[in-house]
Amino acid sequence: MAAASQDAYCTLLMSDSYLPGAAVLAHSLRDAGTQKKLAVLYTPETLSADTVEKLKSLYDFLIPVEHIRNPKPANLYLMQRPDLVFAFTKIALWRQVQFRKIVYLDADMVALRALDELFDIDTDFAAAPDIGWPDAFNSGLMVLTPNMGEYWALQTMAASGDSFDGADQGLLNQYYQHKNWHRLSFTYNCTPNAQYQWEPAYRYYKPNISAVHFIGKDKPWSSVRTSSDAGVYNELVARWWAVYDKHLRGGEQSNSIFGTPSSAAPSRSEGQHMQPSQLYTPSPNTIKDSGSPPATAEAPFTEPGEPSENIDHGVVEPVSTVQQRRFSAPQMEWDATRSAPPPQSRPEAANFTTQTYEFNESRELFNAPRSYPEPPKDMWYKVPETKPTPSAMPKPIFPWEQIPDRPKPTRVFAEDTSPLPTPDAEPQLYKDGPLPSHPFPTVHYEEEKSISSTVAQPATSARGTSTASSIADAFQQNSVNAWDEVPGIENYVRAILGSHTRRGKPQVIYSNSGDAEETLAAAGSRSDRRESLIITDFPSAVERPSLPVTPAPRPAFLNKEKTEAIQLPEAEGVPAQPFWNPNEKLEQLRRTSLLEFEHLKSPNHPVPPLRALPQHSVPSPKESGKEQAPAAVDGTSETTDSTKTTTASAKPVFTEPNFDNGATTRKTEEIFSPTQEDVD
Ligand SMILES: O=c1ccn([C@@H]2O[C@H](COP(=O)(O)OP(=O)(O)O[C@H]3O[C@H](CO)[C@@H](O)[C@H](O)[C@H]3O)[C@@H](O)[C@H]2O)c(=O)[nH]1
Ligand SMILES: [Mn+2]
Repeated sequence: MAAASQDAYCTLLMSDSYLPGAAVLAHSLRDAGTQKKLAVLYTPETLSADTVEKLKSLYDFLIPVEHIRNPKPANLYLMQRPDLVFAFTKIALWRQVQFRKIVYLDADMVALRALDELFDIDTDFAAAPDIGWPDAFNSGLMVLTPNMGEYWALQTMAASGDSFDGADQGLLNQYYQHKNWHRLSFTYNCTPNAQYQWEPAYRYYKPNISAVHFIGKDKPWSSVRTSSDAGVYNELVARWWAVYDKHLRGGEQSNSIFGTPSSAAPSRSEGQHMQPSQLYTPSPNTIKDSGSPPATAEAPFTEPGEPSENIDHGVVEPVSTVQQRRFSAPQMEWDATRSAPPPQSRPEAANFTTQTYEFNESRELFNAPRSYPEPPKDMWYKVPETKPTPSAMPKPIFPWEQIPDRPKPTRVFAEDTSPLPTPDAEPQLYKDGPLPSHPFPTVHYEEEKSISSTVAQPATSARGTSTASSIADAFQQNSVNAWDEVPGIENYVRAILGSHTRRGKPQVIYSNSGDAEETLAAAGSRSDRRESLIITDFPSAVERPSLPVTPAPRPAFLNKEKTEAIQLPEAEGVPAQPFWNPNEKLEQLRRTSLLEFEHLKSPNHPVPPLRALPQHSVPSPKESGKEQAPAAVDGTSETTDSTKTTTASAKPVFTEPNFDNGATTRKTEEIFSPTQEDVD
């Protein structure tokens, strides 16, 4: 037995058919002058006694191992290698703890020089990239440190058939994927391919090649030997045959093992455990059409009594309680998102494991195992020692996150804000300040493109210190809601508010004649406004002077560039909207007799006593269209004159709602000062 500190090259032999390969490998290593021992793992159940005898002459250590069958062989069909159903056996390498380090080589490899320096690599696992998928390693050459903990982890994966290719290479790559395996140069495991080779690279790196690996179904000894050594593949195959020719062709040994040198398949010899024809890989067509698992239809091995993998020298070792197995999704044989399953495909459940447990009927006493597997060493989370760099921060989502020196985001509360109101702070303003004095939401006329005047109240707020105009400015910029002009929302609000919320005609008590022009202009401009349904709009001083409300700032009409306010001209011949009530207008006209106008013409004339009002017929509201001039009534010449006077002046009349005749007359006197021309 090897000493615990010993190193060894190892290979694996599970069938007689690979014996030529194992023999050439051993000879090539010795020819290269290696100082290391040679070991072979072999499966006694599947090898002939003859083969085992030959191995003894080739290797320093013969290590019998149980073969491990993949319980889910379906993925092997993805690479058309059902013959590799026992490839998991290779993981037995990790339990060879009698060795310090192992450099494993497949039996289909040939060494062109000794690889002894690989034993000095300071890592637990190293391998070279696979030519088919260079991110993965090829498991034909591996440098490993045997370790029982790792073995049990791998064994757990093997027992569940967890391998993307159904064989050891898929399993091992899954296991080492996140463990940073040490990547060796391709020159340690150079895999020529008959179909494709990058010839210039081969020429360039050729002097560095340490070992050649004949992957795939066709091996040098199982293929027809060609006389040509032209091309990369043939050149390297010739290297294998050179070793074979040197040590194994002719003579007693070669005749007994491999047959005649001219044989295309040297392993076809008499007296072997199995017929060579059974050992050859079936053709892809045969595999496809067989429709049954390889182990039963095409298996290269006869099925022995499936001894338990846990039996090691008669002692049952417990399975590790911590399963290091990593999840990997089952491999699809076709893309279900693109096509229906192929007609010849096997049922999905072919991959399921079936396990039957039986009571142990053994009468022997429990024998404690000699040793327990080492606990796994990588089961903790390592807290990063350094803070994540900015590049590790989450990607920005919002545009402002990319502003270089943007202020740090904070939370803002209403109490902390400046007196300038913001739309968000609106509820807070109501809380702090006095509520509007009217009970219902107010609907009033607002300019077509106006900003919603949610600031009607802030000026009355206890904390309000800004001027009304600055508030207006602030809101002109901020308080437009995207939904303010959505017709559907307007209709909805209109429906739920109903007509009771609509304010009546604005009432204006007007006493200061100096402001008359201004007030009238403001009223006139309202004809261009549309109805606003914004319930936070409050009446202005002009509209509701009786309320203790500070006049709300009204954003003026803006010019096209929206840079400055403009005063819209009054519409010609159209009375301001508040005076569209023809009944009221007519009533007023009735009360203002022609005589009184005559009296007004002479300022010195004393106010005559009131006369009985003349009876005029008053048109019903239906008859008097909205567009119609309010005083368009037929009848006497007096009325006609007064109508003329009123319309010509184009100035609306303000009245108090409950007036008496005298008061109205005086009020009218102040407002109407018809010119001589008008009266004429
Ligand atoms: O009937 C067999 C089959 C395999 N082996 C041994 O198992 C190894 C792997 O089989 P091989 O035919 O060499 O596989 P490759 O064609 O090299 O296929 C690739 O895929 C295999 C399955 O993942 C890996 O084991 C190989 O390392 C990898 O190169 C062989 O070298 C032998 O050592 C036998 O002894 N008898
Ligand atoms: Mn191989």
